[in-house]
Amino acid sequence: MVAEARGDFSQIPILDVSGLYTGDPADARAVAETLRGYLETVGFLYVSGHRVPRADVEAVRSMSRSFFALPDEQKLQLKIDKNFRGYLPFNGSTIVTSSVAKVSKPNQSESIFFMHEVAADDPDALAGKPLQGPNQWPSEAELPGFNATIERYVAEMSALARELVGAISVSLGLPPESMDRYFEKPTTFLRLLHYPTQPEEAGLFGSAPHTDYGYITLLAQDDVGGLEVKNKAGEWIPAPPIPDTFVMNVGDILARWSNDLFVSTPHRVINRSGRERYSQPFFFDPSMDEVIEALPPCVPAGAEPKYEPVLYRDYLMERIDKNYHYRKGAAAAPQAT
Ligand SMILES: O=C(O)CCC(=O)C(=O)O
Ligand SMILES: [Fe+2]
Repeated sequence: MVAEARGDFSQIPILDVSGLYTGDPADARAVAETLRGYLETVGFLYVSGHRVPRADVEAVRSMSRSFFALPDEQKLQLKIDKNFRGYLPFNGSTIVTSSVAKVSKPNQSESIFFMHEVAADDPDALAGKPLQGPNQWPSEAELPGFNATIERYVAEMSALARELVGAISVSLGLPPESMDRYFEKPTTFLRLLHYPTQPEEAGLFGSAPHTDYGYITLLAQDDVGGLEVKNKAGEWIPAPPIPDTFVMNVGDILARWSNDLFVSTPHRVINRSGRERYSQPFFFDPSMDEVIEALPPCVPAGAEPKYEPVLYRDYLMERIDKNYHYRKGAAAAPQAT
């Protein structure tokens, strides 16, 4: 793939990943090769042929609808905490680190974050390490089955993400397990999002133009649409829902890790459909304790890597602290937004 091809796309490609599951390395290599082209040129693709049951994707969407339909006071009992787990009300985030637009108005969404589970008595939690603590769950009485539905989905999405980590390694000419150690204790976020329909207003977005922070994102969306991806010409290309697929995209740490071989492409959400929109991105990122430095196959012979090595924890905390109102000022204490 030639460098000039970066960002040169007018639609989001679809990749059937069933070849990762046949047990034949030749099939996996074929998937990996096509994947590499998409990650270099578009940074976005639809993943079809995966093993996550449709019923489990829909069960999460249904729980999400039920959660957001709860009265505010109930949702606010789970208000996002210092560990970045819980409910982010409307007007809770403005993407100030966005490199793609001057963003001044808060996103027109409410959301709830579930991260990898860390028990309150886990050594990392006891040591006060950032983002290491338990999730905040609605009670069984409020939403029966919620916790189990989310946990099943996170397990299935993590399994898919691990297959894709292997495919990315193979795509770079590395053995399939070469990146596995970075994901032994992955940093994961399942974000359930609710976008009301929004008025036509300059600079107002469901999700303002941004790139994702992490490694890869795997998004399930309902049938409303509204996600758009920016190409090299500055056009916003729609990424409409396609049944039984996930929208996969490259995050900033994967772009950095690949020495900018892969592209972390700006995207945004505008919901002017007249309907409520629900989506559920799953972010699969390295362990907090891992140092990320350029993958050797991505650095041309004789050249220096473009970026310094960085501890994933430091990188992530800087991004999160800049973007979320509730973390402003006090490094860790939640505040009213
Ligand atoms: O809701 C969507 O379609 C996209 C959400 C998104 O880009 C994000 O949460 O990073
Ligand atoms: Fe995003």
